[in-house]
Amino acid sequence: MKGVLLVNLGSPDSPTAKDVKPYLDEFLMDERVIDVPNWLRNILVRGIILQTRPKKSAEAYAKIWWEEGSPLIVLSERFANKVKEHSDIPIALGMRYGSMPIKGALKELNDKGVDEVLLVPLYPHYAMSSYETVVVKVMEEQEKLFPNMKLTTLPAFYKNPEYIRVLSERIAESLEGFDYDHILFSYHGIPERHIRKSDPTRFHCKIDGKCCQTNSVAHNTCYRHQCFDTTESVKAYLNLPADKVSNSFQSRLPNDPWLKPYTDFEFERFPKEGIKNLAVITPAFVADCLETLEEIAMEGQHQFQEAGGKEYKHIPCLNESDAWVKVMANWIKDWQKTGALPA
Ligand SMILES: C=CC1=C(C)c2cc3[nH]c(cc4nc(cc5[nH]c(cc1n2)c(C)c5CCC(=O)O)C(CCC(=O)O)=C4C)c(C)c3C=C
Ligand SMILES: [Fe+2]
Ligand SMILES: [Fe+2]
Repeated sequence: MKGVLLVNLGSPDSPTAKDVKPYLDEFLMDERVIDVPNWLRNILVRGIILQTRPKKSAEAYAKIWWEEGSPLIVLSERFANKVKEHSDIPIALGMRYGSMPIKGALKELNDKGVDEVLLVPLYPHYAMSSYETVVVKVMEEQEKLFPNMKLTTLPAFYKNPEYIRVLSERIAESLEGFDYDHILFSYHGIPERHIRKSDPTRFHCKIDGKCCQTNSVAHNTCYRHQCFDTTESVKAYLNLPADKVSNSFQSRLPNDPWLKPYTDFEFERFPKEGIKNLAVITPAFVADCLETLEEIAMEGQHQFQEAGGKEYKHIPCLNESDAWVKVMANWIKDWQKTGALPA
């Protein structure tokens, strides 16, 4: 029987340093997230980052935490439940890190008689620290626990026409009545090194003005290209003026060069360039989370207005919206009936 495994990133159990610490430990000790030799990762993560970050992160989580729990988890569960209502095959939800592990979700499917799984990493774009680590972890667990299960993975859907349609309509509906000067597409950042590491040609991705706009097989795994492509597709769908749209990258860790421009620097710059009314969309995330609700909706507004900006609007992620649920349910139905995956 066929079944579906939805996987998102995961959250700590509570917004306390005690619970944030083991979550960050699992997350940052992932070799696809902090991609340095094991001994160095140990020093960086356990010796340095985990000494101070859990307390700071817990304070940020506390600002956005809901009564039902972490917004990322709650929104992912609501999404999964709604997708289930539109499907007649088993659907399970797991998280890459934290206490809703992938092995539990695989077991749930196996117990229902599923032996053919469609894995859906809940990320529109390919990055080794998001999409790839989910695929590798699911493959490891499946081979170990259920070696006879067949696994198929949904490709990154950053330019899928149905995804672009619902994302664009979400933006259009949120912008109704908002007299914006500019729309910022803020994507989660990654270290520049990760772009080069994920380039199968080893020479295409130079992170310059042109590589991401020049056709290449490297784009199948180039996060930067895929982010830019999503923006261009939305721009075309909504016929947005080119000079009123730009990209940026948020949520970096210190020391390494990460993809630029940095979102927080843009918040400081925009008012000086005459941009007073700003809308921000965060398409790297399908569900609102710490990085959208705290960093963008709260801190971002504060930074922009401190720098002289006036009106500020954070556009919510697709979350459990009916339109997005229907798109996912249709992808699942197509795979269930014909084995076809969305283009
Ligand atoms: C959208 C995909 C994501 C990519 C790519 C990604 C890369 C990446 N992230 C970190 C470090 C942190 N990210 C944190 C939170 C976080 N990251 C994503 C998604 C991607 N990360 C989400 C959805 C969330 C929110 C989780 C939630 O519970 O709401 C955090 C934790 C919070 C904090 O302390 O800031 C860290 C740390 C790195 C290093 C990285 C690429 C190398
Ligand atoms: Fe992250
Ligand atoms: Fe590129």
